[in-house]
Amino acid sequence: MELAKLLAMPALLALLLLYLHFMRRKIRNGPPGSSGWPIVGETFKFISAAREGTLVRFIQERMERYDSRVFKTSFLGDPMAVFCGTAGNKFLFSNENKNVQVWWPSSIKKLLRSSLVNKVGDEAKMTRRLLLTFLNPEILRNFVPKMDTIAQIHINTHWQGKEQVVVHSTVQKYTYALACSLFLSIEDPLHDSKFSSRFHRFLKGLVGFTINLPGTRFHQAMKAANEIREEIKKIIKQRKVDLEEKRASPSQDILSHLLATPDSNGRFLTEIEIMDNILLLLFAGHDTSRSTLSSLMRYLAQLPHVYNKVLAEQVEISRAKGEGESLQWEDVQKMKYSWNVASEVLRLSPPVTGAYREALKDFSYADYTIGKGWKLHWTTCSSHVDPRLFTNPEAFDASRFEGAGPAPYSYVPFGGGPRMCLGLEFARLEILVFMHHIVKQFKWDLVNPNEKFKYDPMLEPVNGLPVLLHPHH
Ligand code: HEM
Repeated sequence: MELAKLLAMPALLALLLLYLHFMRRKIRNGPPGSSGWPIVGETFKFISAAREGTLVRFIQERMERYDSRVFKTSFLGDPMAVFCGTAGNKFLFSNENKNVQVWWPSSIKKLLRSSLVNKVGDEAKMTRRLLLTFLNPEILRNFVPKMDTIAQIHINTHWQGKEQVVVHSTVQKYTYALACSLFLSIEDPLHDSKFSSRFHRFLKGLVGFTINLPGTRFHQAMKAANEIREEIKKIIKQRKVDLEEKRASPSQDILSHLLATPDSNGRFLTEIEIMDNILLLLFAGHDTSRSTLSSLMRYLAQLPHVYNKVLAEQVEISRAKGEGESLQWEDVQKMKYSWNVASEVLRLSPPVTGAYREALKDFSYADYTIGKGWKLHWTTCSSHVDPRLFTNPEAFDASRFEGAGPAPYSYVPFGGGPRMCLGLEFARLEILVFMHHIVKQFKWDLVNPNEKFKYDPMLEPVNGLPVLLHPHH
């Protein structure tokens, strides 16, 4: 009897899910597309396209087959409209809190709990303002000398004297050390080796089904998130004492800032909110730039004329400085060509495939009706490789960013509108400071010149991108 019940349960569950799938409110005149299989929709096709490095094709095929402005799919159990091109980006970025609001798949919701990404409306505005009082250029400019020191220590420790380096795992040590230092004042190099495996497990379970059973990616990620939060909790406890006893300053890092500053309503974030936001910042603040630096190292190895121009710019900046003098914000402002190169890397190899919104009501878009509750997706690739927006889009051409730069809403590696990435300035500074030191000390060759990159869920080289180093003499 017990066995019969056990066998019947999955079948009943499947029937219930099928029923729910077909009873979903049908929208007349919705965008064309395919909902794929019941329940799972096109999730597996989407995830495997991302992991095989064919996501651009997945999106472009559907834009051609259905409609290049918007098409329907179904992802992680929800009907979803994918908004394409500049018009799609503009619509989603400028309709926050009107027709749409930010939304993330439930794996992200569960892992990042009460952090900013799961807040909407006024609560989100207040949390963003609070974080931006630390992450804005006026404050971050003071941290450039610190970033400079961290970059030099990193290169001396992990690159100097080596013939070969695996870029993706090595640059993580830099981006993570920087995030730990600026967000938590942790300077201990032993700390990051303990944390990197936890962040790896966390990242791998971030986008996918939320089946919390031992062995699943999501289960591993939940465990890792809890372990990281426990560590952050200990740091918060100690910091409270240090602030009380004036051993720590309220502006020394983002943790002190969050503990000491109320939002515009006079409310302080709770300890749980601080833990969740620090987890978000540590993850968003180091894995994205790590991906960018890995792609950058690949392009600089493949394109010697670009490498030479970056090197010339960086040497010129060094020449104007005294021996051993740290980089300052003003120096970073002079790295115009290097930033155009990094921007072109972010166009061709954006670390993030896009982000999500949810329809707050029924509305019309491009002659179709989008139903309330539908999930909406914008993607970096639908505009970044459009030949009408970027001539010869496959070619690496940093000059696209000279003058007025790309057309509005066509270049979106950081998203746009009121939910645009909060870390753009942080990322710009850390990428440029790293570029300054790495090109000045080395040239390098790719061990596997044809190594592929895949999204899992962020863009990464499939074999970690080993390079052969040639130090300048
Ligand atoms: C190259 C590096 C980076 C890229 C490409 C990137 C990209 C993105 C994208 C695409 C979004 C979603 C925007 C949207 O929903 O429209 C986002 C959100 C976010 N990013 Fe970044 N990011 C980068 C670096 C950083 C850094 C360094 C930090 C922290 C210091 C950071 C913190 C955040 C936060 C907190 C959000 C959520 C904003 C919100 O929900 O309102 N990011 N980022």
